[in-house]
Amino acid sequence: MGKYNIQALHLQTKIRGQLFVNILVNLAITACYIIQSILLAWIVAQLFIQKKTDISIPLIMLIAVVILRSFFLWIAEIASQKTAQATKQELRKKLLTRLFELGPSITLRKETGDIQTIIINGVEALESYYSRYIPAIIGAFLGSGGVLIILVVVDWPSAILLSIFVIAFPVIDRLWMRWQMPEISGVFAAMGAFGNYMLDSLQGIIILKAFGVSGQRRKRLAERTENLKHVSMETIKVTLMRTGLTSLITFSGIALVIVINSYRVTIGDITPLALLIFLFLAREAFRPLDRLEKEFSITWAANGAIPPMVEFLNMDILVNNPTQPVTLPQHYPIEFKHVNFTYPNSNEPALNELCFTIKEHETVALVGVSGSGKTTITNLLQRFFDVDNGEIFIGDIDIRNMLLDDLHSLISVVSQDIFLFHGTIAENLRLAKPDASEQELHHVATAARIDGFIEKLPQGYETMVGERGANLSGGQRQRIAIARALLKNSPILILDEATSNLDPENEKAIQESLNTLTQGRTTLIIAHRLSTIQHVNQILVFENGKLVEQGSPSELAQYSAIYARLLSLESQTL
Ligand SMILES: Nc1ncnc2c1ncn2[C@@H]1O[C@H](COP(=O)(O)OP(=O)(O)OP(=O)(O)O)[C@@H](O)[C@H]1O
Repeated sequence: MGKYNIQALHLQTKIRGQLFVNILVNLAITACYIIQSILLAWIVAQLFIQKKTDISIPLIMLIAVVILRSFFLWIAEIASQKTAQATKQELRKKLLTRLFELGPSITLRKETGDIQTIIINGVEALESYYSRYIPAIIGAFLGSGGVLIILVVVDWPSAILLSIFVIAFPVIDRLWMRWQMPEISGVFAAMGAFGNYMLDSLQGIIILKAFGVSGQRRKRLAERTENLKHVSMETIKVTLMRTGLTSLITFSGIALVIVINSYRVTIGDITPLALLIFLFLAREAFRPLDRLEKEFSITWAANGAIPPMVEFLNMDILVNNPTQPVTLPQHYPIEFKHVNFTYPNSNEPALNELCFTIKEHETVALVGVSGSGKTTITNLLQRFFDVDNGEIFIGDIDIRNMLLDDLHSLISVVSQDIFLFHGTIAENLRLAKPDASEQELHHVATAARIDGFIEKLPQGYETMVGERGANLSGGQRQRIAIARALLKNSPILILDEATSNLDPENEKAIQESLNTLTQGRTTLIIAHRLSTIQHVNQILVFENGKLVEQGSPSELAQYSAIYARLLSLESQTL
């Protein structure tokens, strides 16, 4: 597995117990097969060689072993499930902990699809690796080895002959697979390419339809399907040939040993019982290898999953909790002092020597053309990234000296792209305050002018909002987000104003609810329309990451040429 070994995941110690039981049960099953074969040989010898008709004892033993084997098979299934669960749980815990440590900046460093693949497909691949492949490989060593040892005791020359074939089985299998590997690994690449394109098309279906390019997209999807079909067929071909090859080794080995031993019985070199034991037991030497061969494909998926997973777990955390956190301030003015910042994946500074102060309870609008740095200011205030130089204060405390959870408890965000989770309206509201009573929910929903709408829904607050809030309008989603922010009741508020024009009724309701929300809070509004921010205390105008103008709306309207240009740009686009 090259640079990224599976050991790097440090999973073994956590699931050792489950794995041990799993391997033990698998060995018990192999032992049952061995005993069963010896008993069969004994019964046949009694009946046909010693001409005895009373075979009740070995027969009862045989039935008991068969029942025991079924029991172990059932236990093995449970043990395998438990190992799978333990692996899944441990890995998900590791990955999700890391995901939250890495914070929102992770989406800038890795594509969402890649993160999803690591967390879902990667975990599944490793789950099978531990629950099926590891027991199979250990079972192959101990099971096949055990059978050969028993056969050595019965007749060592034939046991050695058979072991040549037993060893040849995995060796030839691996050589064949190594030779054919490029073909096989193509399936995963093709599957990934198809899956990602499909997901992308599904998410962008409205845009595709609107631009009339869904036909083009369908054509490309068909090409990817064709490629997937082609490499899948190649894989089936390779796999079938592989099974044929290993079966040839198995049956050649067994046939050779039986033919030679039959001859040796006729010349009195070995007993007929020994021949019978070989007849029934030789097959058992290959059974654990058959299982290993079937499970081998698991290693392809695991090989593919491990490097990105280890890389993800080893990614640097850009923003850390302070070693000596301070208690939170009592007042919440905000100050940016000589802040410089460039995004990790960019060479152009997003903010340049930025200095400004927002008084407690003041509402300040950040304005400027697209790309001027407004969102970056709010990203830095929430410490999604740390400043390159300079300081950001809330009250008299540098935000780097606050625990991240504490800092986030101070800030509510109502963004234009509102994310509602798949769940009920009540669940979405309670994200802000998990123990909020129903009365509190009604209270904030009323203040956000959304209570009437929720009450009219078939299940009221228990109505599902659909994936990402799909069955609500933009305005309704925004008012739910405002209610959520009211419930959080934090002293600082970031409002990312909706860019699109809402209908007058929604616009009025939202404006009223926003007025309620901003009262008594230090508020930053990322303003996209100057017409909606005429009531704010201060407007900060940005250009290329620099603060270029600052003042009340009336001051700026009187003196600022830049503000006047923005106003005229807006009136042209209206
Ligand atoms: N994730 C990112 N990686 C690299 N550069 C970025 C990233 N996000 C923003 N930038 C750059 O930082 C600068 C400021 O962007 P920012 O998003 O803060 O502007 P904005 O004023 O909020 O724009 P808009 O009004 O379009 O949202 C821009 O030059 C932008 O290209």
